[in-house]
Amino acid sequence: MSAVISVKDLNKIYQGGFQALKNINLDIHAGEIFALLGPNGAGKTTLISIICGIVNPSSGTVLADGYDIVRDYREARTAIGLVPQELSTDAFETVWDTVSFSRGLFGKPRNDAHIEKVLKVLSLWDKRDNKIMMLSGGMKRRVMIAKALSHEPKILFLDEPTAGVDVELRREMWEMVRQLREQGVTIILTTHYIEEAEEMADRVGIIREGKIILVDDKARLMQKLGRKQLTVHLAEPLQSLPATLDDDALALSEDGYGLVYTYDANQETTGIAELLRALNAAGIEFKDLHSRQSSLEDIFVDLVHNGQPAPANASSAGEV
Ligand SMILES: Nc1ncnc2c1ncn2[C@@H]1O[C@H](COP(=O)(O)OP(=O)(O)OP(=O)(O)O)[C@@H](O)[C@H]1O
Repeated sequence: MSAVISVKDLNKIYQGGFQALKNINLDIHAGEIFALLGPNGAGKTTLISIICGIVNPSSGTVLADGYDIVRDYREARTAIGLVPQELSTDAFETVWDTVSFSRGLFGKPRNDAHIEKVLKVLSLWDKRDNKIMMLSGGMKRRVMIAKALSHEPKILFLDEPTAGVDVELRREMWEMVRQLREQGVTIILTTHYIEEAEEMADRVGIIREGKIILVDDKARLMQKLGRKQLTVHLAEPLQSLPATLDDDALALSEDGYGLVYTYDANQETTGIAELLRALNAAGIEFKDLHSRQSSLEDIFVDLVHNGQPAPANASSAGEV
C-alpha cells in the first residue's frame, strides 16, 4: 500500500527543553481513515502541526504526498487540508465567500464547480449565502471542513472533529467523513471519543508521552487484544470468593451479586465449563449469564495506563 504521509525518526523538543515527540515513525496509507488516539498532552497536536508545517521539527523527516514538509513546504502544504480544533471563521462573511477565499490562499485558480461540490457534500449548499454568524455550531464546524477542502487536498486532518458536538451531529459528521473517503481523500483524525475511532477508522495509532506505542488495523487490534468477559449473576450475594474459585481471571462485584470472569475467546478452552462446574460444586446458584467483547476503549485504556492489554474492564465512559 502506498504511503501518502511518511514520518521518519521525528523528534520535537520545544523551547525550554520539553521533548513532545520521541522518534516517531509512521506511514499513512493513501485512502484510509487513520485515527490517532492518545491522552491529553500525548503529542497528537504537535505531530499534526509538524506535518502541516505549523510547527518545526527538531529532527527527522516528513513526506506529504511525496514532498518534504520543510524543503518543499508549499507543495506539501497544498496536498493537505487541516481542520483545527478551534472554530475560527469570519462571522460577517457568507459561507460561499469564506470557502472560495480559502482556496485562493493556496494560490489555486477560482473553481466554482469544486466549491459547489464541497458545499453539497457538507450539506451547506442551502446556506451558501448565509453569513457565518447566522449558522449553528455544527454548521460552523462544517464550514471549517469546507474551507479545508477548498483547495482539493489529498489529505485531510481533523483535529478533534466532534469535540462538544451532540450525538446526532456526531453521527452526521461520521457519515460525511466516510463520503469524503469514498471520494479518495485520506483522512487522519484525532479524537478523545474512542467510539469515534471504533466506528470509523481503518487503522488506529496510539500515542503516549510522545511515542507511538502501537499502530494496527482496527479490526485486527480488536481481535488480537480483545478479551471477553462473562458475568455470572448470582441468586444470593457472596461476601468473598470461596477458595475453590480462587482464580486471577475471576472477580467479585462490589455488591457481591456478580462474578466476572475474563477470558480469551480465541483460546480453544475458555475455562467457562470448569467455572460453572466449580460453582455447582460450591453450591453457588446463579440466575443469569451475560458475556461481552472488550471494546477498543478497554484496549486503549489498558495500553495507555498499563502499557499492555489487560482483562476487559467495564469502563463505558466513551471518552478518555
Ligand atoms: N509551544 C509549546 N512549548 C512547550 N511545550 C509545549 C508546546 N506545545 C505543546 N507543548 C507540550 O507538548 C506536549 C504535547 O502537547 P500536544 O498539544 O501535542 O498534546 P495533545 O496530545 O494534542 O493533547 P490534547 O489531547 O490535550 O490536545 C504537552 O506536554 C504540552 O504541554
